[in-house]
Amino acid sequence: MGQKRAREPKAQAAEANKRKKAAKSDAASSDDYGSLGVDDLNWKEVAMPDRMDDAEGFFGLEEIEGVDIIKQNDGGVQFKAKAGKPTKSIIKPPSEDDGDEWAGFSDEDSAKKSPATEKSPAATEVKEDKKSKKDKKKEQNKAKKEEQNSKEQKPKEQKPKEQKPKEQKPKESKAAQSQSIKAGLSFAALDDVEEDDGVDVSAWDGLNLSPETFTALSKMKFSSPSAIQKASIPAILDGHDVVGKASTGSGKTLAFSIPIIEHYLDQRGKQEEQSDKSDKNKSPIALILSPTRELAHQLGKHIGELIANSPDTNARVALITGGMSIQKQQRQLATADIVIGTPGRVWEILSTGTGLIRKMQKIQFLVVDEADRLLSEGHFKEMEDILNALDKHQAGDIADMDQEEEEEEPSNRQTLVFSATFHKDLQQKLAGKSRWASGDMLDNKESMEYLLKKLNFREEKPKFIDVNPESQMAIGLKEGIVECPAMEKDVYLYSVLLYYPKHRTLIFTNSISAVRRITQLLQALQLPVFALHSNMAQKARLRSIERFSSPTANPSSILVATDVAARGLDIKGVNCIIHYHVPRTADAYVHRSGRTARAGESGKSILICAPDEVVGVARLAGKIHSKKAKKADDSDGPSKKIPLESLDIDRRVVARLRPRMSLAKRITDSTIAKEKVNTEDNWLRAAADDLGVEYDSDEFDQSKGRGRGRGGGRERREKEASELSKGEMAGLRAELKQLLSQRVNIGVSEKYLTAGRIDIDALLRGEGNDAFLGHLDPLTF
Ligand SMILES: Nc1ncnc2c1ncn2[C@@H]1O[C@H](COP(=O)(O)OP(=O)(O)OP(=O)(O)O)[C@@H](O)[C@H]1O
Repeated sequence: MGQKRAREPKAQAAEANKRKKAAKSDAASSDDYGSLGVDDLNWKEVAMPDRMDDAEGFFGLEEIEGVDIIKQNDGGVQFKAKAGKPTKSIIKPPSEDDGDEWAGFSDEDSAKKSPATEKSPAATEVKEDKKSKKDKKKEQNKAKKEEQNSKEQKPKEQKPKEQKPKEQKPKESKAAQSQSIKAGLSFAALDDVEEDDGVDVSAWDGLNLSPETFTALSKMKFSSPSAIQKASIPAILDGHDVVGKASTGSGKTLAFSIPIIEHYLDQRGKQEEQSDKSDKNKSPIALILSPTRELAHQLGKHIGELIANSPDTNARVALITGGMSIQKQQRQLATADIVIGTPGRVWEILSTGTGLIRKMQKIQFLVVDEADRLLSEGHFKEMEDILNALDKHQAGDIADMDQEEEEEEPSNRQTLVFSATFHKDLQQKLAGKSRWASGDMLDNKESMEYLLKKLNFREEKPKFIDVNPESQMAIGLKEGIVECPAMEKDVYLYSVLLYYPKHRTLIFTNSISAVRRITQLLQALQLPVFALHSNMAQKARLRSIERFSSPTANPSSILVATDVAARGLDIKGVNCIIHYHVPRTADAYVHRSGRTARAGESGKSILICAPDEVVGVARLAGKIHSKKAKKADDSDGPSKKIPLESLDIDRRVVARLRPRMSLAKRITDSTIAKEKVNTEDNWLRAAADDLGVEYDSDEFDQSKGRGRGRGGGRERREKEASELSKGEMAGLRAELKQLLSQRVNIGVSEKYLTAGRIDIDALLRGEGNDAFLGHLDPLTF
């Protein structure tokens, strides 16, 4: 028998949903009980004919088939699947969640969903009591927001070039508003303090934030805004384009994300209505571009946390980076509120011509994170394509794009450009202090200037906010330098690592091959080390970061990386950065070093420097510390000193570590050489097969040996290394293992030990630096 009922009015939908969710678990076992409640059933809306003169009373009718009614003793009714039909066929399915949202750094989907994902509809089966509190809070917040909204007008609706900034809110309305926020906060925060142990966030009061954001900040324990947040958030909320410069780790992500979420909350009613109708009609509010995949993932995680901690905020984040399934990302993008991605993949997806460009043209915010990098290297073509697509006149697909070189109109969106470093030229242009080059932009293609134009700010001059013009480096950062012979970098690196046990350390090199070699070398020395470079598969990259950064990871974990990890990565508890190779640019030094001493913490950055690198280091440090150096020069007379602290590694340590290092190097060189020979061999064999000739590796090696050019010595060494037998390798490993099983003795004789002049108990308790035996002065750094 088919059953019909009147559809719940919208106001009751939330309550009904709640009941449905609670009923879900019962429903799962309903085969045992045999009966279901009205809200457990999979009601279908009754379709109305297009032409029906008087449909009143019929709209909203719902029906279900395959159901029998069971009358209860109390007069109520229950429902049951008709005989022969599975109960499953009549139960309302769980809310839709395709599980596409980003699930954190983990490769496994199930256990470790990201906060953003946890907020997805299917995952919102929260406890009843929490939910009802949230409903109450939502109503309070909504009323508050409506009150606020009636007092202020967002500027984003109208924007001729000169106009811009949102009409300043009248003073008294701001005060009234802040009072109303506090009133809202007093309810919301009270609830959450009980549940979530939040912190006092009154220091954020002047920033015109919603009660939802206050709650999120409280839960995230961000008691006060950082300088860049304090300066940028009001400017962005007022509708300005913003160029923000602040040191590494100073909270730039939230400086642009909070206003985006505020905008989302403002628009929520509308968004929810849209998604009720169809996700197809939904367009994202923000596109955030990042130079690396890891940074994009991290941005997703950070924003996801903000969303997850913000009551009743279900903004969807789509992560669009290479190395992941393109189809999945396409689906995510279609329903996203916030899109975060790397330019290459974002363009790859937009250019599929499935109407996504049209959606992206409606974004309210374009964020260019690590802007100096995105605008000046590597990503040029994709950035150009994306920016062209965002502003092209007729909505259409890619085919229209070539005719798009006409004068562009100012965009409706806000453009937010952030970095810790802007080269002087870029900075001046962004700040509107230097003129754009005249002439046809087409002649000027391929230049950063061309891209800057393409950013198409809505304002003539974006607001340039530089919160630390004096120094680019984080306040808690100490910078040191270890000078050593060129051929001894490995042993000095190892020494520094042993000097700082229980330090989570990030080692930067300038090449992928160096990452591979150093990782293997440190592995051979039994250190907990992971690698990160751009030739690794995406999953392996994320796995390395996760293993290195996990709170449960070994506190002495080491990550060896190229500059792919230099920008933006926010890994808690990184204590030490080691530059194994001197960075190629001053900006790279700033960003690498910025992986430590973040969010007000302290940290160390140490350059390992060979004699022929000293000049380069001096130049680099001079650029970064020009103001500091100038001040010192003014007071102390001319100084050519590198403004980094020189660290003296005890020579005894280096001497005692050499035997270990030499064994580890032989093992590593041999492993790498064997891998190389195998790869070469396979390649040559395949090439010979293609040519239909016999391949004889010995003959080939002999012919190679005849050359006397440069690199012959290296080839010979590689060949020798690759020829170490399994037995020889095992012998080397055993010898190294034996050395590693002992502490490095830096001057304690047996006589000394037995004479009781050493605290054996303390040693056994593992106090002090347990890598060494004997007294070692710690590095005063
Ligand atoms: N107001 C705040 N109070 C305390 N911690 C904060 C605050 N805002 C952000 N943080 C934390 O500071 C850390 C650094 O933030 P974020 O990654 O945004 O820095 P950043 O300025 O973008 O750095 P980078 O230039 O290296 O990309 C993060 O762990 C973040 O959670």
